[in-house]
Amino acid sequence: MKLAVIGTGYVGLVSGVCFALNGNQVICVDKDAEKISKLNQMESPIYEPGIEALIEMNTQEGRLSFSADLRDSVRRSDIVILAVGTPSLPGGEADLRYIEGAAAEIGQAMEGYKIIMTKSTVPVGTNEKIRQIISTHTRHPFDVVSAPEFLREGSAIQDTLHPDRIIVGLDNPALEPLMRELHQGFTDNIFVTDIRSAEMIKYASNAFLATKISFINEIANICEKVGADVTEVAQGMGMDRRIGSSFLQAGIGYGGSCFPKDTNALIQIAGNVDYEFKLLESVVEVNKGQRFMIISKLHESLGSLRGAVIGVWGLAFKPNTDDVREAPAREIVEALVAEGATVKLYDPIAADNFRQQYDHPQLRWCGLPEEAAAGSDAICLLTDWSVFKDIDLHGLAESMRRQVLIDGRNVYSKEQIEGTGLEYHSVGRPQMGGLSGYSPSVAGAV
Ligand SMILES: NC(=O)C1=CN([C@@H]2O[C@H](COP(=O)(O)OP(=O)(O)OC[C@H]3O[C@@H](n4cnc5c(N)ncnc54)[C@H](O)[C@@H]3O)[C@@H](O)[C@H]2O)C=CC1
Ligand SMILES: O=C(O)[C@H]1O[C@H](OP(=O)(O)OP(=O)(O)OC[C@H]2O[C@@H](n3ccc(=O)[nH]c3=O)[C@H](O)[C@@H]2O)[C@H](O)[C@@H](O)[C@@H]1O
Repeated sequence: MKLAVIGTGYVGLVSGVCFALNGNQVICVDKDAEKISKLNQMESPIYEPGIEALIEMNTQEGRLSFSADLRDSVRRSDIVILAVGTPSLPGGEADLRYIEGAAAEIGQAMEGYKIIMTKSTVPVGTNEKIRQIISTHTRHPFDVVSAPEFLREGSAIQDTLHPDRIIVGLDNPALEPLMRELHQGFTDNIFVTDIRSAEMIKYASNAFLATKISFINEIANICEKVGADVTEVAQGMGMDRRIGSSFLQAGIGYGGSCFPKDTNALIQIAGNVDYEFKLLESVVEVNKGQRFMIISKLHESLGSLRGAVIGVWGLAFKPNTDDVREAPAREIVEALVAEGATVKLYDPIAADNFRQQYDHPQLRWCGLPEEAAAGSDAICLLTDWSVFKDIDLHGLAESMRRQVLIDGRNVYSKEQIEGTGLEYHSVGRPQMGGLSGYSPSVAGAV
């Protein structure tokens, strides 16, 4: 099939590459000419493990090309996939300006029948709006399909090639065989539904995953006070198939370009129909507070942070990405600066992106994790990059001014900490090496 994918962010580029890999003829389109020029030189504008090799292979084999010309790309395609951004407006609602702009351009470009398939995350009713916009610009027939995307950054290719399910929302049943054929080879688990339900499935899924994270973070906070270990609790809970073991990793809370945006948008979607989504409001609230647990733990160990030197390991919102959008690290670093600390920062990939968004004379940029630790009063681990797991913690303690390690992602085991001389705080686990986070007086009162 001939496809034009509009937008070369994570979703557009990864799905374009994977559809090409599946034997389709794909043009990835972006209005950002710099991105297209990079792509034409086989350079990816996003950091995603494995993407550049696939771009090169598919391009060389003639199935994939890149263009800044939406009109021409639409005309040469049967299916047009919308994968443009839907960022948050200040009030939390989804900003649909890119969707609306692209829909108008598609309508103007059409010279015959097209299927318009929306992969962007859009509020319920948006595909109907897309239909209206396109029909004001063309008399040619077209169909609209909602096919929300569920990939995760960092494992986007695997997620696309082997998804748990594919959701297809349509109102023309005649399209079902074609949609099954298009996704053939990814999975047979294709759930066909109406367009509004498909749009809601995407928001409900992200909101549910965010709820699991805030839930386990609250359990972690209670575990600390009663002397339980949240990693054991999560493992035990996850053995129940009704609960499932994923998304129960306690830490400093969720970030990224999607969970914060989509939870806020769903609260707004509910609000627009006079429904207060109290549960999701709490999920967001818990998440906002969870990152500051790092600062509280620093105060417990060091007292005032004025004049302190704090090493920060990890700035990306999660490992294997250079994305710092809504990364919890941002507010943590800002709080450290506001309290008068000097902050030594290290991230294997995301430091440049972070620095472009936030820099300050109290920040020191480091090329190695050991450099960020040397002379520090404490290290705060904020992203669970695998490089941190293998660090020699014995050598590290010796290089520090005070030996405090705050592990915001529960990366280290008791065995790794024992004998290092580090005072180790993690999230929702009994403290190891140094003071105990478990207070018998509180436990006794339970
Ligand atoms: N980032 C992720 O991991 C996931 C994102 N999503 C959703 O997918 C959508 C896209 O997200 P990202 O890929 O992160 O987007 P992004 O914001 O990184 O990239 C969107 C691209 O679309 C281009 N664009 C905008 N209007 C255009 C137009 N009229 N013509 C041509 N190009 C145009 C922009 O220049 C930009 O390069 C959002 O709705 C997001 O919520 C869904 C699942 C995963
Ligand atoms: O709509 C989207 O854009 C995507 O949002 C998330 O994907 P992503 O944001 O790439 O990353 P996740 O792996 O879900 O992690 C999100 C955040 O939650 C945090 N997290 C995740 C899991 C966990 O157990 N605990 C936890 O704190 C991560 O550190 C990260 O900050 C969803 O997992 C995807 O299915 C969805 O397509």
